[in-house]
Amino acid sequence: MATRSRKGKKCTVIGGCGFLGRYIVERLLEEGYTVSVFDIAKTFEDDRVKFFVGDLCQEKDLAPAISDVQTVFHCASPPPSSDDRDLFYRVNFVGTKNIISACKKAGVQKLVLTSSASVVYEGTDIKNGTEDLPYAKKPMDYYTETKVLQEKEVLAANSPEENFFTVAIRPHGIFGPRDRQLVPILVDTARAGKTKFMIGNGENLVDFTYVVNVAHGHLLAAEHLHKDSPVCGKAFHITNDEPIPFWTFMSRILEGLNYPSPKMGLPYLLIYYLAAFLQLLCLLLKPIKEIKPTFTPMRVALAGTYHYYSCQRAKQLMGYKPVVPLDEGIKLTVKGYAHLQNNN
Ligand SMILES: NC(=O)c1ccc[n+]([C@@H]2O[C@H](COP(=O)([O-])OP(=O)(O)OC[C@H]3O[C@@H](n4cnc5c(N)ncnc54)[C@H](O)[C@@H]3O)[C@@H](O)[C@H]2O)c1
Ligand SMILES: CC(C)=CCC[C@@H](C)[C@H]1CC[C@H]2C3=C(CC[C@]12C)[C@@]1(C)CC[C@H](O)[C@@](C)(C(=O)O)[C@@H]1CC3
Repeated sequence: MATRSRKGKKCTVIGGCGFLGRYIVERLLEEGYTVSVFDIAKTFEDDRVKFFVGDLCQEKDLAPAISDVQTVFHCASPPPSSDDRDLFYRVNFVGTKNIISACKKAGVQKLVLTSSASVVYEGTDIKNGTEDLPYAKKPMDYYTETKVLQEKEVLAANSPEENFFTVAIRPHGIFGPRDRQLVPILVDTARAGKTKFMIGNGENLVDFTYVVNVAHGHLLAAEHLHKDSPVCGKAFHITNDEPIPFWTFMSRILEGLNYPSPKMGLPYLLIYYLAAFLQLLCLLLKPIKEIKPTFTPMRVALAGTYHYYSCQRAKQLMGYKPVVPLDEGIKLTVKGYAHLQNNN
């Protein structure tokens, strides 16, 4: 018992210097955990945190960072905007297998994976989708393909007989101050004059999840992960439980930062097939010139289809409910990006 209680509040956040990872670290510290961070890049200082800089693709790098801890949170990933297929495979699939192996060798009891709701998304409408939906047979991009592989690996590794319990958290559309993917890219798109039109009719409801709610969901999962718990070996959607039209959300952020928001809609399928053609063209031109299109088929699909998910399972089995309402999250986010305000 002494060993378990000593290890009980000790944890490591792999990817803890990232956008979501740092919020998980901050939440763990608030809850009195002893926190280590393992990341390939150290991006902040905190005397309360023990930092380990390394590459999760190297199992030997991991060992010191997870020795003598009870819980590991794995929220590392290459940025979804990367087009490096090999990197996605190495980090998200092979790297995750390294983490599982290293955790078992170190006697770690709990592994909480940050997966993604996109593991069931194939570019067509999903309305209040549950975790029982099948994995995407044709994921929209390679990032998502490796997130499917990763989640399957982690959930299959759940092994009560080895006292090793795993769970996958599937957030969707995480946003908040310090985000690196959503607001910065949206602002760049607006500054390039590419937000004059919306894609589709603007009615498609989607989930955007304020980052503190996602961190909260991760800690709840860890606290409910133990022998005979119904949480073990399962995936859980964690959202704000307030689906909103995609372009209403985008307009709230744009107008909050003093950028014009789109008023007119362009036909979704026209833009989707144009984006698919452009992606093919960029692939053909890659040996000559690297071009990264703003409107990839994945982004166009996300902008023009319904994709929101039920978090009923998290409510029932973990007592989850969002701690920050969507409207408040949007206001906090706009405030956190004052430096990207349009001053023209
Ligand atoms: N941002 C979203 O909207 C969103 C939505 C659903 C799921 N997710 C998932 O949440 C997790 C965190 O996403 P984020 O938005 O915070 O990303 P992020 O890029 O801000 O953070 C990822 C972190 O992983 C680290 N990392 C990458 N490769 C590594 C390696 N080889 N070794 C060690 N560390 C490495 C990075 O340095 C970074 O600190 C990811 O698994 C992502 O797939 C994100
Ligand atoms: C149409 C344009 C250009 C809008 C600008 C805002 C753009 C950048 C922005 C709008 C929607 C948003 C988005 C992601 C990246 C940024 C992007 C695309 C990703 C893909 C990150 C990875 C997560 O795993 C995943 C899949 C999830 O949460 O399931 C999300 C889904 C929602």
